[in-house]
Amino acid sequence: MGEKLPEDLASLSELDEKSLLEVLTGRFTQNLIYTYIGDILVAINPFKYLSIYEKEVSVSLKSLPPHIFAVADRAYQSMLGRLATGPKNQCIVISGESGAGKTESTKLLLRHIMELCKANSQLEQQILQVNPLLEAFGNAQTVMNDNSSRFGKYIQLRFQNSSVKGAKINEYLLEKSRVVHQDEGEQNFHIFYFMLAGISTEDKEIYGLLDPTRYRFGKEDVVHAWRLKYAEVCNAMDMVGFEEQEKVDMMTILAGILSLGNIAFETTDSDALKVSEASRGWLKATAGQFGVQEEDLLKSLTCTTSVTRGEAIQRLHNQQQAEDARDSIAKVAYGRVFGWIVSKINELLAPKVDCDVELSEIGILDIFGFENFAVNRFEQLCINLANEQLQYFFNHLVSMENSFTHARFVPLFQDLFLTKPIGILSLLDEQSAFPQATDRDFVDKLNSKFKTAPNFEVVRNHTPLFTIVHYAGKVQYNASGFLEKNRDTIPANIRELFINSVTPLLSVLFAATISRTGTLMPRKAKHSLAVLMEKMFAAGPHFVRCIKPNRSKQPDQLDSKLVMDQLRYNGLMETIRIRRDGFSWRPKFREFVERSFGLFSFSCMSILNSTQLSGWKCGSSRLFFKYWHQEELSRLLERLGRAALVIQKNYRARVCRRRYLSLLEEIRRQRQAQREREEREEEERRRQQLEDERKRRLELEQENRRKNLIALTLSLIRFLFFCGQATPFDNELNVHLDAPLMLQPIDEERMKEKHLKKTNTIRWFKETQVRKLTRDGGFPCWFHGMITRRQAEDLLIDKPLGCFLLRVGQSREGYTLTYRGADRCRHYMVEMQSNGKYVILGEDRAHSSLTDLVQYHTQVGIKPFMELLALPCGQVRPDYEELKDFTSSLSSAVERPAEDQDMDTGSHKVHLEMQSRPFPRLYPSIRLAMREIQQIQQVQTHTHRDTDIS
Ligand SMILES: Nc1ncnc2c1ncn2[C@@H]1O[C@H](COP(=O)(O)OP(=O)(O)OP(=O)(O)O)[C@@H](O)[C@H]1O
Repeated sequence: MGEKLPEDLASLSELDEKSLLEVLTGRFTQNLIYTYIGDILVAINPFKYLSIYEKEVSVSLKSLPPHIFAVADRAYQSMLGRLATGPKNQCIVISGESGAGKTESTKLLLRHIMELCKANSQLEQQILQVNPLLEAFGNAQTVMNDNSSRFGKYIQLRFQNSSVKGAKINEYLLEKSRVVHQDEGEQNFHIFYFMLAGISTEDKEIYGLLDPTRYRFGKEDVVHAWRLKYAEVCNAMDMVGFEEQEKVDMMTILAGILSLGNIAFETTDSDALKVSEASRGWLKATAGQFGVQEEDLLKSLTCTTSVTRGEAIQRLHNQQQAEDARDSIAKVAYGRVFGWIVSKINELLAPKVDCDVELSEIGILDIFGFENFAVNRFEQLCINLANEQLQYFFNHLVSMENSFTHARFVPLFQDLFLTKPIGILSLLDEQSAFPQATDRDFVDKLNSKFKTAPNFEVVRNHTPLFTIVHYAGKVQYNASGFLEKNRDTIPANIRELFINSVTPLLSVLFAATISRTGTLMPRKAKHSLAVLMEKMFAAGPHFVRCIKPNRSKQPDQLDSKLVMDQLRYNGLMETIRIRRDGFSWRPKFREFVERSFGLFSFSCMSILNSTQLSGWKCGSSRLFFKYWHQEELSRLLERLGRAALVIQKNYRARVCRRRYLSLLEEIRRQRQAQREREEREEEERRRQQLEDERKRRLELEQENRRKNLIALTLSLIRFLFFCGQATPFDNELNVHLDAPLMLQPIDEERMKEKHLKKTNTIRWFKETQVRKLTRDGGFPCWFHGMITRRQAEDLLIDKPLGCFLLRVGQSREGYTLTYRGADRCRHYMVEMQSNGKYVILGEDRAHSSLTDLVQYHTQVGIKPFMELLALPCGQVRPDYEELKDFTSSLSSAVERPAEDQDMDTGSHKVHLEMQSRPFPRLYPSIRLAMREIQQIQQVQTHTHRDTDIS
């Protein structure tokens, strides 16, 4: 057992850099990666598995030790008004440098909040699936982090009372340049590798993709794990609700971006530029994949058209300009696809509640930390500006605690950056509006306007450089490319090219102005940051400061200097300074007296009396008289003045601390009350279960008594079968019979409503499901139509463990899986999503068909009991015997004994899928282009071989 170190650094008697580092290091070595500094959670990345996130552990977090789940818990309870304040929106700000653990913290927060509001709806699973999706498209391997987010995000979870109703994501500053250029040791966005590794041979052909090594934008050896990741991404898209055609269009655009990167240019004898012979096939393929005309694409690569006085003037590109145009199309297309994914997620996860219902919110902000590289460009300026804003927000909150320090935290940067018309960003906008202005002009303007500003330093150099003194330190920026990046405009001819695409996804994406969630221009960044700040100021804040312990991503290693730097960049040292000015020194009372007053204890007593800090008695007035000399009197008075100040501060500290402790106590009390409430609810649930069981047994007995009556009804069933259309629903006629047989008075209205629901469900099944479910002209043996829950249980009662059947819900458009568990039968709801996919409620896997779902769960257990579907329950009841005579559609399923039937489908299924699957819009052109590429490649290989031989 290690030494017991404080969980909250705010409780330390001395809070300075040294003690902070000592405690954090000590805790880290004991695998205690979380520590509080007051309300801030400091999280040191362990770079190894820790069991602290396991379900059992999270449930047992009774005394609120520092933990990311405790932050989630506090935000959730505060939102509901269960803690000291009334209900209020909450926001959790996560910051830290690349690789410090922000994304992991965000995931853990989301997971725990979803756990807390468990309403057992599919929405929670959908929200959790957003992360793998965003990571695939927005993350990449960098030298700092193998899974680095190349964008910032603000996730808003929307709640009605305690249950989640929807989610919204805002994304900031996607690093689009990564699509066309990656530095040494870095990669393109994950999705390119996942796609190339995981896609089937058939799909490769359909999208027009070749081996990864063939692409300039994504050269990399395939890693096995990427295959699984691709399946994960496809599943996440299915779970969130993307349509098949949308997925195909999106994958085709990605394939187009890869093909585009392989287009090379050659000069000709005339001024014109042409696409190299070897890459003509790639031009064709790109045009097919983007759904545009080859000539139009070529034109937008090789020349610019501008309109002057109503006349269109074409300017031919040189090689460099053509390559720039190619790269800019790739960046723009990728940025738009990413923006589209985010807005699609937002559309699918939008709360489906009446607009007059007021929703509460928890926002989670995961944004890049402060950056200071050898060369800092436009992107770093935007990121650091965002961090300045956040730091301002943070300081504002801390200084509100200490009202007397507030005035000192007026944001100097606000004047420097945001003032109109002479803030840095306004000047940038102004210069960007002049086509002839250069980056040098911009820096000259800055130098003349801000040379005397305290947060700006002029740099005398040929390169356009300038320095900003940020809260976290000085950063020198290289302004090369600032104006171009700030303009971030899409040339008119490229926009037109895509608007005319036959792929609706592209034409819609380019016809729209940049959406609020689209990749943001700096102007937008300012605007969206301002909106974000407004939201955050209005919400209850929580801070998580992530710290990277070492650069080599190793467990159990902590580099003190690195940690210290981050504490500074994270603004923690600033926080400590604010606290120190306010009430950082929190000595025990005795210690306080001994340290501050020592020999002047008598005088102190009078001060203490005046500040009404009772309960302390003067130690020795004798000592006071001993030192009572005239010359010492002035020194004494001076020291007394200082002492009085310390007392004042300490008094404030004690008041704040008391408030803090009482809040903590309140949290504990509320937690305890909540636990008790939960226990009572659990007790009630158990009682209800027992009652249900008792009722069920009673009903079973009644059922047995009625068995002879059922026989009489068989003739009626037969009659009805003749009248109706034969589907497995016909077996639900038993349900109609139940009502009179139960001999219970049932309200007529309810009966009508029930009947209506049932009729609708039957219509839904006949119109949308029959074709999907039949195979070889029949239904799978595990499918039992619309039987009741009780009938399903009766069928399974004497069956072995793992036996199962699927049935149609009585009152909703969906299925139920009934399973013979060890102790009793279990019923799992199977949801039908709007995109036609099937999901067992609470599972994180979507399936294209029920057959796939069954097949999958023969291998993977169903949560929470991890039960495997072992044996299909065949249709052997007499009513099915009847069906056999009258319905040809069911014959094959009924004739084969259940055990003989395999649960899957084989080649038949593949054939059916091929028939119904969506294709890229210009699939034939893509196919031709790929053939051409392969032919050219063969010719090149032969030529090489011939040259080698000769
Ligand atoms: N709590 C944790 N437990 C175990 N490992 C962790 C934890 N947090 C982070 N890691 C490890 O550190 C890696 C980097 O973390 P993460 O991707 O969350 O960093 P980040 O701050 O989001 O970086 P970036 O800004 O580059 O996106 C993760 O891939 C994981 O391996």
